[in-house]
This record gives sequence, structure tokens and C-alpha cells, in this order.
Amino acid sequence: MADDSMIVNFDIGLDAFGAQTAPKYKGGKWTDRAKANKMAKHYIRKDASKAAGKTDGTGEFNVVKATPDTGGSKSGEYQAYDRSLKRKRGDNGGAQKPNAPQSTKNGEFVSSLWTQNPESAAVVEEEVEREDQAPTNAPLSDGSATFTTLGLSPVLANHLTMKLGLKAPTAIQKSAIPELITTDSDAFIQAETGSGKTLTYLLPIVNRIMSLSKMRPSVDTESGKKEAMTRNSGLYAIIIAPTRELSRQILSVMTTLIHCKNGPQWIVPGVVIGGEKKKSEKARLRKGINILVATPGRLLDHLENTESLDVSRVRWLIMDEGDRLMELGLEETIGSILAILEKKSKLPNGTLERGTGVPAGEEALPKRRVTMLCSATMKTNVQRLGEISLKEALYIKAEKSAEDTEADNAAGEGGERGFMAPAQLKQSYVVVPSKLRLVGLNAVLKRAFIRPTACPRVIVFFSCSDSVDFHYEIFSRKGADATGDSSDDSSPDDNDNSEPVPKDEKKKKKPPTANPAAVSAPLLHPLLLLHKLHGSLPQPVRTAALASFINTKHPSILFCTDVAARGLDLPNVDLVVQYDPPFSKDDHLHRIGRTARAGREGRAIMFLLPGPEEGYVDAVLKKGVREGQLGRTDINDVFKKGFGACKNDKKRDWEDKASEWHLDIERWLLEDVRMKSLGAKAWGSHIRAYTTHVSAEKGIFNHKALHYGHLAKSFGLRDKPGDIKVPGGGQGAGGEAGKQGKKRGLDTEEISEPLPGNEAMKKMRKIAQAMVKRKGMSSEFNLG
Ligand SMILES: Nc1ncnc2c1ncn2[C@@H]1O[C@H](COP(=O)(O)OP(=O)(O)OP(=O)(O)O)[C@@H](O)[C@H]1O
Repeated sequence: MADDSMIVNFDIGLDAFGAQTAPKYKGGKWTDRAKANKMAKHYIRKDASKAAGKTDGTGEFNVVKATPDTGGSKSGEYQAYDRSLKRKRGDNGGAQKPNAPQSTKNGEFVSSLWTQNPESAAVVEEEVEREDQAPTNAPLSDGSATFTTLGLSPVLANHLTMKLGLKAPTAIQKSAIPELITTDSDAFIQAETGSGKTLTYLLPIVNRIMSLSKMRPSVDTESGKKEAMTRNSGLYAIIIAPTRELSRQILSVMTTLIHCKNGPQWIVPGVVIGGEKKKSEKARLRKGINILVATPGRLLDHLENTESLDVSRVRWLIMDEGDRLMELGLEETIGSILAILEKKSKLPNGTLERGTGVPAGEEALPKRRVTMLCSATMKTNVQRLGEISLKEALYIKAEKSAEDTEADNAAGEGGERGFMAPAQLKQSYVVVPSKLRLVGLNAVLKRAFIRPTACPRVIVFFSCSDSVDFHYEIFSRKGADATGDSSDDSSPDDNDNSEPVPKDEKKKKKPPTANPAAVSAPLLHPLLLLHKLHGSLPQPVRTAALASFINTKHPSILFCTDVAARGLDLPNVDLVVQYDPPFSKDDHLHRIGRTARAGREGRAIMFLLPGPEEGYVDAVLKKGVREGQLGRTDINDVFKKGFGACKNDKKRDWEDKASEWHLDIERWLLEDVRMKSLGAKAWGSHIRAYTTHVSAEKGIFNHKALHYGHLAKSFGLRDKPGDIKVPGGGQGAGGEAGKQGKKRGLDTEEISEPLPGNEAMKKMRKIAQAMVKRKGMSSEFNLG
């Protein structure tokens, strides 16, 4: 519609040079005159910026075009909004055409989802089918190595193949295990996500401990007696991991290795992590532990305060996910741990020699304390950790394919190809305007579960816990399905070659039974279980949610923050959705690395806003992929598959369905104070989290470019940004909640910005500690 259809309720004056001047209002109350003058100036400024070709960024609440049919301009041009006209419309709570903007009793404005959306700057290329690539993190299938040829004992090798079903080592295992079994060198192990780094460092430890004689001379050498190896024989290895979940996972892998037939079953592994009772941990340490897995904060606490923790004969110190440990500002903590180990060590000059009080029979163990650092990425901060912890270390990485070596050479010294996603991982991004994000997520998830067998497990990453909580409620809603179940009729997913599930078979499966760690999400799929995981949840809830997500036989979704991004080995994850962009490019690679593990296939999709965020494609996405691995998904295609009820649906049909679904959410928030408060909190936290992107990516994720109003819409909120009451965070985007630098209410997980320099790290850590204290919440990173 042309501009002259605008209804403008005040005159715009022109000065002698044709420039617009604000009209002077006379008469009436001074407050009314001041208001009218202010508004006039405001609209003149807007018009001037439009004439200068600037985009409008002030929000649709002031700039909605007053067209009677759709209420908006397809071109997205700025139009002054006629308030008098808006007031005349009746309150229908969204009962009109779902696509039309409406006003409500409360003065809230129900904007249309489909208007005033900025368009993608990039030319949309035709969506190409991504090629299948040979997996790069799979067990070797060329017969070049077996677990026995790596030097592992036949007992252990047999256990791996027969009991654990591992046919052959992976490339990093082939490179590292022979070295780690025979030498006592420190090592830095770098390999792709899902390539089996955990077994790479655990197998040599278990193998060498297995070589110890089961009976060894008594420490009281005079007596000549022999004693059996027990849990009290000494603490041999300490493994540090950044999160509690990862620590538990490492413990579980260790336990499966120890429990092999004729294996060292006397070995007792243990775990000390934040969120657990320290008293019971102390009791376990007193009873004796041979291999200890720990989060750094809790380990340091025990080293300083638990007398029974004897670290004098520790032979291995492993730091898993080294880059994450550094990002969390734990350098100081790790420095203190290293200092205590050094001080308490009874390994003279770092070397074990016979006759220095070292029990005989331990010759198979390293003669010095071996430190290993594991990471999927090789960042400056990992190098720094290496500098403070490793001595003359071996740098071990997997052999690369000829193509990768060639591409690395092309990238040159310091090139960006330091770390790649596994080749078989198909990646895509979808450009979604702010207002359409929630319906976009619904459509992506609906599409993922069109064929339940094809996509049994999905992980969705959010930037903050409040957003996880809000979306968990939204998608577990048991309301009327505005979309209809599209699973039977919609056209098949192009990327999905699996057979559709016959209707009868679907009916045969029973809906999931009640599970305290999950909820059903019937609107997405009748059999679906929805889980959530973030740092503000109590530890037992986190553990139960993860266990349920891993073990359920139902299609399953995990909504989470970056607490699940590192190291977690969640089996059979088919799709990773990055609904909120990661805080750094390494986070991106770790997040998507939760799928396509150990040679399995996997897909990942990332939501980007039109505009600066699209710069992420060239800056990051294209750099960590091989040719043909990355594609753009068309948002219209997503909507069509997610909301379209049948193949022949027209655009208007699925637009209406999506609008109806969204209006339903908005109405729910209007009726339910708790939900509205959750939405407002999530919106506020989302904006705050957005301000913490790494400085190198601030041009791409610039919070000033965010449209707070459109964003509010995607949290189901109808209020103007300035009117949104963010619980605990001030009022509105213009209030404290929206101000950069104010980290009020921020969850510790949001503090993942690896700011350069130690001072900045320390600062971040202090903020986190203060928040943990203030909010009295548990921190998975044990910062408190
Ligand atoms: N030789 C092997 N054959 C088959 N599967 C293996 C082999 N080694 C490890 N795996 C499996 O591969 C998966 C990924 O292993 P792991 O968690 O150690 O990966 P990772 O390299 O540490 O990944 P990330 O960097 O994401 O932490 C696990 O399920 C593990 O059981």
C-alpha cells in the first residue's frame, strides 16, 4: 500500500528550507501540549532518518502501518501509527483474523507475526542437498589398528571388543594410546568432538594400574609380608572436568572399564563435585579412592580442608575440556591445585626411584606425575593452561585425511581450520526475524518429529536458564493443537531418507508414562518426552533429567544451556538446534558436537536474525566445515513443513496456523500471571545474555541491533518493551534489565565470555561468585 494511505493525526510543518519542523501546539493543559510537541518531534526525526535511508529500529508499537486489512506493509517500510484508529478497534483478544494486528482492552497491541519483519540481506540460494561425507571421528575401519596392537592388555582389549562392542580404535586412540602406555611424558591431546578422547586417556591409566601385582610387599618392608591391593593402596589419578555432568560421565566410563573380567576390580573410583554433600564426600575419601574425578572448585576445597585426602602418590593429573576450564576463569584454581599436588608429592624431584619409600610392585606406573590436557580446540587459553601445567609435553592429535591436510595448508599458519566439526555432521542455518522465532522453533521441532524413527533425540540450546524454563513450559502446554498433527500428511523432509512410520505402528506405541524428570509435549508429538537442563536446577533434578533423556525409548528433546555443550556423550542425538547463538565460535563447535559422534550421522541447525547476525555464516560457520557440509534452510520451507497440514497448503494457510498457535500462547500469558512473569524474565535474561557475546563477535551479535519489541513478541508478550516488568531486573528494555553491563539476575552459565586477559577473567568470576551468593543458587561450575 502506498504511503498516502497513512492516517497522520498531526500536521508536520516545513521550515523555510523545506525541512520539517515541529508544529507548536497551543491551548489546553501544558502537559498535553508538551506531550504533543514531543510526539511531533519524534515522528519528524523518524521521517528524516527514513529520508536518509536509515532503517527504523524503534519498534512496531509506534510504527505499525494502519492498513485496514493486514495492518502492515509488506515492504516493511516505516509508517506512522495512528493511535486514534487503534483505540477504535474492539478488543477481541485475538479472535479476528490471526494475521491482522489487533488491540486489546489493556491497551496492549497484538501485532501481526508476518508484517514489519526485516528481510535477509543475503541472496537466498537454492537449498542444496548436503552431500554425505565419510565420518572423521569413527572407529578405524581400514584394519590399521586393533586395541591389542596399540599395546593394551589382552584382557582389556577383549573387554572393549566383546563387552563394550567397540570393534576398533578411533584415530586419536591409535595415535595416543601407544605413547601414553609406554612413556611418562605429559601430553596435550586434541581431537574432534565425539572422537573418543575419554577412552584415549582412561585406557592407558587402567592398563598400567592393571599391570600392578595384585599382591605387593607390605609397606612395612621388615616384615616381608605381602598385602593385597585395596582402595587404600593410594590415589593414583585425578581427573578434572568443568561440569558435574561430565564428571559423572567420566566416572561411569571408568567404572565400565574397571569391571572387566580379570580386571583390576579392587580399584575404587570416586567423584567429588559441587552440589553434593561435602560430608559424605569426605567420608568416601576417608575410606579410600584410587581414581578421583572432580570439578576444580570442589577438588581444591578438599585438598585444602580434607586431611584424609592423600595426594602424595598421584601419578596422573588429567584436565578434560581444558579450554572450558580456562573460559570459566579457573586458571587460579587450577594453579592452586597444581601447587598443592607439587607440595604434597612424595615423588622426589618428580621422579620415582626405588628405595625412596615407593612401594615395590609399582614399577608399571609412571615414574613421575604425568599431566594430560584434553581439548577439542586449540585456543590461546588452552595453550596458557598448557604452559602452567605441562612439562615437555607431547602434542598428540589424530592423523588427518589428505583433503584436510591440503585444506589446512591452504589456510596457512594461524589459519582458521584449527578445529573442524566431524565431516558427516550436516549443518544448516535458518534466517528468522525476531517476531517469528517462537513459531520458527515450533516448526523446526514439528518437522524434526514428522518421522519419529528418524529423529528420536533433539537438543535445543538457549542462552540462559530463564529462557529454558519459559520454553519448557510453552512446549509442554496441553492446549488445543492449533497446527493439527502434521506428522501424517505433510510432505517429507528433504533431508530425511528414512521410511515413514506407518499410522498403525504409531498407534501401537503408548504415550510416555509419568516421569518426574521430564514432561510430555503432546503438541509436538504424542509420544514425545521433553527434558530441561541448566545450572540453576538442583543437582538431583539435573542428574535425573539427563538419565531420562539418555535412557528413554521415546522421542525426546532436551532444552538446555551451554551446561550440556561440553563433553557430554548423549547417545543417538540426531539434531542439535541452536535457537540462541553460541557465545563464542568454540561453543558453537562443542554444541553441534553433541551429535554425529563416533561416526554416527547428525544434523545441526542454527537460528540467525536477518541483518548483522548473518555475518556469522562467513565469519564462523563456513570456516569449520568441509565443502558441501553447510547449507541454508529456507524459513518458508520450515514453516510449510511445520505448520502445513497437507502438501498443497498455500502460504496463507500455514501463516494463519502459525499465527493462531502464537495467539494461543499470547492469550495464555495474558490469563496466567505466572507464565507472563516467566516470559518477561526470559526476555530480560535473553537480552542480558546477548550482551555477553565475545568481543570479537560483538559486530555480529550487537545488542543495539536487537528489536526489543519484536523479541518480546517471540516470548509471547504483548506489552511495549518499556512496560515489560522483568522480575528482579527492573522494568522494560529501557530499564535496568536492558542495560548492557548490568548483569543483575544473570545465571552463571551466561558468563561464558572468554574476555581477554586475566583481570577480565577475574572480574567475570567475581560477578559470578557474587550472583551465586545473592541468588543462593547452585552453580554447576562450583565457582562459589
Ligand atoms: N573405539 C571406539 N569405537 C566406537 N565407539 C567409541 C570408540 N571410542 C569411543 N567411542 C564412543 O564414542 C563416543 C564419544 O566418545 P567421547 O565422549 O570420549 O568423545 P570426545 O572426543 O571426548 O568428545 P567431546 O570432545 O565432545 O568431549 C562415546 O559414546 C564412546 O563410547
